[in-house]
Amino acid sequence: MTAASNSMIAIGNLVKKFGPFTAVDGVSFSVAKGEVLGFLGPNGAGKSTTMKMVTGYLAPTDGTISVCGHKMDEETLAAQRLIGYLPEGAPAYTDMTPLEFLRFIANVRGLKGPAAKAAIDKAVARTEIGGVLEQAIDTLSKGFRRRVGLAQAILHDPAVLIMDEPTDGLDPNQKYAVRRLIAEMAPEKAIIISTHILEEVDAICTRALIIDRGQIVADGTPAQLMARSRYHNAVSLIMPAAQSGGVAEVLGALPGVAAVEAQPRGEDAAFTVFQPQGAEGDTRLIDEIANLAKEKGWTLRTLYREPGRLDEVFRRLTRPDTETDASGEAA
Ligand SMILES: Nc1ncnc2c1ncn2[C@@H]1O[C@H](COP(=O)(O)OP(=O)(O)OP(=O)(O)O)[C@@H](O)[C@H]1O
Repeated sequence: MTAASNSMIAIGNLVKKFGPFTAVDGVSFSVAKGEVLGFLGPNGAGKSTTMKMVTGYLAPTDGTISVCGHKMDEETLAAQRLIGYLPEGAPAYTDMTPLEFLRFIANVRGLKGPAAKAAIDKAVARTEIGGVLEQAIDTLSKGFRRRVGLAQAILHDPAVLIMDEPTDGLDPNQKYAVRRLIAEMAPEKAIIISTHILEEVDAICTRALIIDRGQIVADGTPAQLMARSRYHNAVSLIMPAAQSGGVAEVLGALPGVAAVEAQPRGEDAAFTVFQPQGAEGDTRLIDEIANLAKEKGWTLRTLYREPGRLDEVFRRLTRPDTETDASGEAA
């Protein structure tokens, strides 16, 4: 592992076994201040188990966890004090109101009097739950329950924030608000989130790990991961289907074109033009296609160079969890 010198979270060769089953299998990474690390992976890949170990809620079978220099196994409380954790699902204590719950958490976190009130006010404002403070948590909508959990996680303004699917169950407006909140907090913190939403990686993560069956199969910035896609630097165009006869052949005959894929799209036809593997990402191909379209009189609805498709990289590097269950047998 090459831990950055300013890393706030340093994880070395983490392993978790449940009986004979290895859920996390030698995971190493570090997170520096200002980084938002996204954990991606299919269901059952080991994301939640890793997060629970990093927060000190689950003891690893092997490996090291250090938070701002505090070793989790030796200085558990000092490490945990620096962490805010949003677990999967809804907060416990659902018969409490959000205000009672946040007062309880403030107390657990050692915040008293005006300091507790100021921390609660700030977390309530940031998560926009002011309108439901007096209503029992179990009567709240899923989105509000998730935001109460988030308020709990950020209450003590922790240096490290670990959130398991923070936007799960939120509507698009709430998702946007939570992503904005994470981006606002990011410069001062080290943040880990897990997500199934691939667009979230591009929207808020500075780096992403793809985890499959307990192992890291990719680690990079969103742009680096997208550059591993076979669509990276391909040129896509959409035109009326009525004009599209013979177009695939004409595109395929252009110099430096490795392949052309065509997909019908209702009244339109979409083409993706691939360059050979390792071709330089310059603008030559897209310029040539634009000129060709002019020459042939094609009506182009869109013409763009593909940055790469994260969903395709994800599918190529991971296997569906239906292939095996926790016993390792085919499902
Ligand atoms: N307490 C446990 N006992 C036995 N097996 C467990 C336990 N907790 C998790 N597992 C298994 O470990 C594997 C990893 O689970 P984990 O919850 O970490 O996956 P995940 O990547 O978070 O999945 P999801 O995206 O569905 O939340 C799964 O096969 C799960 O069944």
